[in-house]
Amino acid sequence: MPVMIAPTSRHKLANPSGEIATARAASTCNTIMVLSISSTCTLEEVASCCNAVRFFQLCVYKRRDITAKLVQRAENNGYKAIVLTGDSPRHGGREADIKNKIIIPELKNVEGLLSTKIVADKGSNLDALANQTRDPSFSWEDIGWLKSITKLPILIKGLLTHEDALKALEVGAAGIIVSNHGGRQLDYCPPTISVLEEVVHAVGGKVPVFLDVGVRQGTDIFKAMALGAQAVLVGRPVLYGLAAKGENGVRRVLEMLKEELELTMALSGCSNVKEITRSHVRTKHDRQLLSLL
Ligand SMILES: Cc1cc2nc3c(=O)[nH]c(=O)nc-3n(C[C@H](O)[C@H](O)[C@H](O)COP(=O)(O)O)c2cc1C
Ligand SMILES: CCCCCCC(=O)C(=O)O
Repeated sequence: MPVMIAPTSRHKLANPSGEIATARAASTCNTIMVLSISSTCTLEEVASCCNAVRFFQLCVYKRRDITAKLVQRAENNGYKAIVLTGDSPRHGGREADIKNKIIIPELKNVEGLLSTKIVADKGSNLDALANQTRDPSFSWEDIGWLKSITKLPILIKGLLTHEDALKALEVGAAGIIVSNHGGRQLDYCPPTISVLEEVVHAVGGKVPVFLDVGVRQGTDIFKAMALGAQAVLVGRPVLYGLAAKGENGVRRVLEMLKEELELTMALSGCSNVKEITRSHVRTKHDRQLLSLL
């Protein structure tokens, strides 16, 4: 259940001397909820109690009819985009899940559609369920099928290279989410911030690029924006807020991120998110180039 934080450019945050002006944290960013297909409340329940802009995250099941039904339900319930997860043709090798005997959560969206009662002979039960239900053959060409069953824009989540970014453009993705799934799928994937710019350059402004994973402070949002992201997604911090203090904890996490972004902007001389530029950050690559001068 990531939350997407999309800084707006409508509000002046700091005067030219860097002093924080009157803008409130809440007005700095638009917050969008991305609901997982594996959520423990149905997408209808979430729609009925959440009037924020909502996107629906999709993994494609072997049962395409069930996948199509879920997409239809998302569309009927006011979800504004499909976030297609592209990095999970199989479930990652999660040894801790085996050791801790992870319990399969109640997957409310597929209740009555897919059986989730699985006992694995090896690996975790969650591994077995994911691998039995998901379609590992789903590929670029199949995005045409997805487009044929929905009018919603399709964002592709889980890309890390310029080659895949170009492919995503070719198949008509409406946006790209640079993500390594929080490091949960494959060890040694690069940190997303380190490949963001490669993707941004490949996309060349044709569709928005978003950064997922590792956003923990407002400075992380600022860095992502300086490197060309239009918004960031936040996963675990929201869950930590929820675990610590319920709904208020989630609210507080989001407020903190917004406040920290505003402060970073003010201290970097940016009175508006449009003023966050590439020159506000220096990467390892920049340093190498500078050392040649
Ligand atoms: C408990 C948990 C469940 C997740 N479930 C999904 C999921 O169902 N679909 C998906 O695409 N990503 C899922 N993710 C990955 C997140 O969407 C996201 O990519 C990642 O958590 C972002 O990194 P962060 O937690 O560092 O912000 C999950 C992550 C966590 C921690
Ligand atoms: C069959 C349910 C699988 C849920 C997997 C959720 C996920 O993507 C994760 O990273 O965990």
